[in-house]
Amino acid sequence: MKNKLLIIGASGHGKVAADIALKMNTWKRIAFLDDNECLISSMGIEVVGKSFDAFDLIEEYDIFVAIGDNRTREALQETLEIKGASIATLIHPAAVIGDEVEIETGTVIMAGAVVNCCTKVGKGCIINTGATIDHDNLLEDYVHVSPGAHLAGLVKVGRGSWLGVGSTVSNHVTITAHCRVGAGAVVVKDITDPGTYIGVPARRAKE
Ligand SMILES: CC(=O)SCCNC(=O)CCNC(=O)[C@H](O)C(C)(C)COP(=O)(O)OP(=O)(O)OC[C@H]1O[C@@H](n2cnc3c(N)ncnc32)[C@H](O)[C@@H]1OP(=O)(O)O
Repeated sequence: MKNKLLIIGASGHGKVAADIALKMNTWKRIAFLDDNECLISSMGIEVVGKSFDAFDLIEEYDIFVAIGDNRTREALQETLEIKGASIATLIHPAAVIGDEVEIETGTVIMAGAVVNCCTKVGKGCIINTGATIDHDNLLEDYVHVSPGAHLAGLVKVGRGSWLGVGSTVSNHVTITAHCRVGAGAVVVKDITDPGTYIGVPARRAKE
């Protein structure tokens, strides 16, 4: 762990990540990288370069990839890991984390989120504002649980899947990798094929 933090992505998601990092009071300096050349600072935090400059700053900074798109975040975090980067994990002080919860590197747990006991959250996940993940869940790497989504007990979510704002997943349900669950959808049965699922109960959307 280093005493400086580099956040890749200075837009909405990056700003929330920075806000959490500031509240954690762990790093002496926080800086952003962003590919928008016009951006020189965000939330009073300096943008010191573009995302690929991260590879030159690996020795100096812990790094957090604040990119909302699951595949893009995965590609960048995986490459940074191969190059030996120290990847930060961000947990808001007002998140509630149960006993025997495992949270892997590069994940952010936002304000008001609850991760209940015996749940495992993989690498590079986003547990967004006010989401709840109940007991004995398994979230594979690079999952995004959007604001106000609720996962009951014993839910499994496969790599890179995205659960939309306010969606709900019933207990004991498994959602396979690379799915999109729409805003407000209610998933009551296993989803075994990658794709987009919407509605109550959730059904595969026409593509
Ligand atoms: C802090 C943050 O902001 S985190 C980000 C949080 N954001 C979210 O959670 C957004 C979740 N995204 C959604 O729900 C999206 O609508 C998706 C992923 C389900 C689908 O997106 P797209 O593929 O772009 O679909 P598109 O918007 O073209 O809609 C296709 C059809 O599905 C319908 N539809 C889209 N989303 C939903 C939904 N959540 N529930 C019901 N119907 C929906 C549309 O009305 C449209 O119907 P129509 O063809 O009869 O007009």
